[in-house]
This record gives sequence, structure tokens and C-alpha cells, in this order.
Amino acid sequence: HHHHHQSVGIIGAPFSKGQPRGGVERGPDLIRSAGLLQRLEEQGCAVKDYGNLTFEEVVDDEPVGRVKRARAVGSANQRLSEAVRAVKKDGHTSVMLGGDHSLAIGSIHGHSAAVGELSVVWVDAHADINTPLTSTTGNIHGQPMSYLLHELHSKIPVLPNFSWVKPCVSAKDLVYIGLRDVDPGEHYILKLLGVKVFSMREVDQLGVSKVMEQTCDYLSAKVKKPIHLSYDIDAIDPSITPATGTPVVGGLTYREGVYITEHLCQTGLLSGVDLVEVNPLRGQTEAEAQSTVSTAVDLLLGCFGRLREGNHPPAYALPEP
Ligand SMILES: N[C@H]1CN[C@H](C(=O)O)[C@@H]1CCC[B-](O)(O)O
Ligand SMILES: [Mn+2]
Ligand SMILES: [Mn+2]
Ligand SMILES: [Mn+2]
Repeated sequence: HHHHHQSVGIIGAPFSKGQPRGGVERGPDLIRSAGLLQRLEEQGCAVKDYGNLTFEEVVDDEPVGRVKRARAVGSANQRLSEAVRAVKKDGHTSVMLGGDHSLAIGSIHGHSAAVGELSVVWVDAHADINTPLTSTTGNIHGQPMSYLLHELHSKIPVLPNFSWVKPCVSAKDLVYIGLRDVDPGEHYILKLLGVKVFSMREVDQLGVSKVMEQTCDYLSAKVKKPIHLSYDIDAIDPSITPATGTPVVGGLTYREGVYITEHLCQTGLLSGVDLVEVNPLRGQTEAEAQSTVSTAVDLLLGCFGRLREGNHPPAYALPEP
């Protein structure tokens, strides 16, 4: 029996300008130093590390309307889009380590440039679907999905360094899991577009196993498309992952969070993954930062075949006396 090696391409995106809190740019290296690559290899994955992207310094990035740091965010995501497209062209499942969630713009855009139409599973306390005009904070990490959806294209104003962004996701191909802090404008958009949402209420009502069954049935109802999983660490309850910019009580347990990744892994359709919003400076203690980082690692391992029952390398053989 063969063990189908997952081939994983890792991109570090040490970027924080989609939101105002410093520290989230440390995510990539913290997740690496917690042993992600070694653990992936131990469970039989082929891993290629493409290193960390470097982002050009943008001066005079004055707000455009209410939108903050648009020039830096647009430039960073254009570079990320190219990098993800290249990783996909190399034949890997892409893993983008953030950095804040504005990076989903480049990650999903680049993924779609390589594979065409895709499904998006967005695991998050938040919908991140404010348009530049509905956002009350102006922080772009609360807006990424609005730039990517065909159905919202007419509601997006021209922004500097964003002209490269082409909408590439249809509302029917998007599913949310874990929502519990959604702005009124976002809620209106979700209802208007009929986006499939499993908020924390549905997680409680159905249980995570039914949520995942219904998510996968819904997404593959017509055509099975490659899946892009965009995982915001703040989807998990802050008792487990407190070191993040916008924590919200009443989140996913560690077990529910891992179950989501295990289920998506076994579909065989997982084609791109983001793991974002790990910010060590938002933890009260070193232990809180470590708990957040190690949960991020375990979520990624679940995406690539780790089973809680245990794993063994393909070539394992019992030692002979
Ligand atoms: N309180 C939320 C809801 N809306 C706000 C906003 O639009 O600024 C915050 C965004 C969180 C982004 B995150 O999900 O990437 O962390
Ligand atoms: Mn085979
Ligand atoms: Mn969030
Ligand atoms: Mn988010």
C-alpha cells in the first residue's frame, strides 16, 4: 500500500499592516521554530520551505478615505500572490504563514491564478468581509474577502496598489466556520449574497462533525473544486490561543479546530492553506504565546495527515531481534 506523500510548499509572510498591532509579523518564524517542518516530514510529507517574503517599505501611506495602510497592504499582497502562484505551479499544496489576515487577498488570488476556480473555507471568529466603505476601523484585515468576491466588485473603490487584484471567488463557493463577531455591514452582505455560514451557534447545534459533512457536501454539490482553507487562529477559543490581535470568547475548542483540518485533509481536495493572526505580543505570558503557536502547528499538521490515533513513516518496519 502506498502512502501518498503530501507535497507542501511553505511561504512566510511576516506582515502586519492590515491591522495596527505590532508582533503579528513574528508569526512565520515562531511557527517554524516550534518545529512545523520537522513534524510535517516525520508524518510523511515532502516539505519545501520558500522562506519569508520581504516587503518593500512604503512611506507616506496616508489613509484613503477610511482605509488604512492601503499602499503597503496592496504591495505586499501583490508579491504574495506571485509567490503562491509559483508554489502551486511547482506542484505543492501552499501553506502561507502570517502575518495578519489581509494576506488572504494575495494568497487566494495567487492560488486561483494557478488553479482557476476554487472553494474557500474561512475559519474565523470574524467574516473579514467589510468593504472599504462598510469598515468602521479601516483595517484591511477585516476586509479581504470583499476584494476577492465577484459579487462585491462594484462596491469596491479604487485603492492605490490594488489595481492588480481581480475578483476570483464566487459567493456560492465560500463557507464560514466559527463566526461570533460580525459587523452589521458584514451581516447584511452575508445575507444578501446567501453565503453559507456555520457560526458558533451552528457548531453548538450540529456539532463539528455535521458542520464538516455539510460544508463538504455544500461545496461539492456541483463541481469538486480545489479547497483554499484560510484559518484565523482567533477562530479557536482565546483560552487556548490568547496571543492574537482580536480575541473573542466562545470559540472553537482545540479538538473542534483540529477536527476541521483532519476532515478537510481526508477530502483530498486541500490545495492551499493560510494560518494567520498569531501575535506573540498579545499574550500576557510566554506560556500564552507558546500555547497559541503550538495550536497553530497542530492545526497545520492536521491539514497534512496527522491523525490523533497516531502515525508512522511509510517505510516503518519492526526491528528484528
Ligand atoms: N472585530 C472584527 C470585526 N470587524 C473588525 C474590522 O473590520 O476591523 C474586526 C476585524 C477582525 C479581522 B480578523 O478576523 O482578521 O482578525
Ligand atoms: Mn499511489
Ligand atoms: Mn478573526
Ligand atoms: Mn481573520
